[in-house]
Amino acid sequence: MSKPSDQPSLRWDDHAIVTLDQRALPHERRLLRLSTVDDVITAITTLAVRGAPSIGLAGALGVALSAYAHCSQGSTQDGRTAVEGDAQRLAAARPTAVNLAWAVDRALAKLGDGPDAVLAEATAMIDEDLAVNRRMVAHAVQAVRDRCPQRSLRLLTHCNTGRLATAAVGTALGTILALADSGRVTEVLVNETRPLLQGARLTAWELAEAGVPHRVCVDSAAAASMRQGLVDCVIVGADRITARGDVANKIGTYALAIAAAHHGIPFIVVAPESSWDRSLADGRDIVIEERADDEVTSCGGIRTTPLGTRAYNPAFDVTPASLITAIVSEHGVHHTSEVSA
Ligand SMILES: CSC[C@@H](O)[C@@H](O)C(=O)COP(=O)(O)O
Repeated sequence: MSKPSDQPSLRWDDHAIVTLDQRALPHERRLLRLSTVDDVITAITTLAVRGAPSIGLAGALGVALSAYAHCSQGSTQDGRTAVEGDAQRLAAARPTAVNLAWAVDRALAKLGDGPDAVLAEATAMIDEDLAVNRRMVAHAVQAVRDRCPQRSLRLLTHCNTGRLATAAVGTALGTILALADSGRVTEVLVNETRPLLQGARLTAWELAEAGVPHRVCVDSAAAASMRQGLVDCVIVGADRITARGDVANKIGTYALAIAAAHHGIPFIVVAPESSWDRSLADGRDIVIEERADDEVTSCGGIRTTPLGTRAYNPAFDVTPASLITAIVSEHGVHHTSEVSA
């Protein structure tokens, strides 16, 4: 049966970052070698590397690449300024997931001790993410069991929150795989996650690899699936969580939470402490990334709309704390009523 994978999804190899190109999945298992800061920024903006924890780790390793490029002969003011500029560009590659700026800042803070120290911090963060995910998944499995005591669960998830989106194991999908491993999952409905199909391409790939029964669900059929009694619990990840527990996550998450609340279905968010941004209270203050029109107006390189049609293409939305049953991190379960301001 399934077992959350402990193989790191990205690693440092001789002055380069090596990772799977998530744009090529599920058709091709293509390895990417990122050896400059620009390579890392392109990989993050094109979603070759994606998922809040993964882009943070790539960003931190990107600071190490910059430190070796500009400070390997000793640290000059010009060298430090260049690395700081690269760190700023890395942190700005995608604005919504707080993990990116958090991880880049953490790596940059080691610059005074030289490039090796920056790299050591970035690689330590990969090991930490793995350990954090294991602890978080244990808490999240318990949170689901507490709310869904039946032996056999039908789960619904959105986007991809597995080992591809983290160092390893995953958050929401790690939880689903752990529940499946204990024989408790009858079926996972995987929202296809338009427009870039992270659910259909990546989550279905991870579930198939683990041998967990699943069907891809048309995004707009999720509410109907709940009404038909096909869903016992919704489990998703997060890109940024405010002090009062409002959650930014992949576009479509808010609609799922509304539908789950309407049908009395538990809605559980699984995300590490590094996804919390306690400087914000109201989720409406989270910057939401807007992506290119052509992600919506064409499919597989073929235009699906009349020439010149514009698109509304926010990559994320915000679910208010009041719609969330529980938020789970490596520290345990936060009931949204407990974290509300
Ligand atoms: C553990 S990943 C959590 C989130 O980052 C995930 O749910 C998500 O929304 C990813 O969006 P993406 O645009 O694919 O990077």
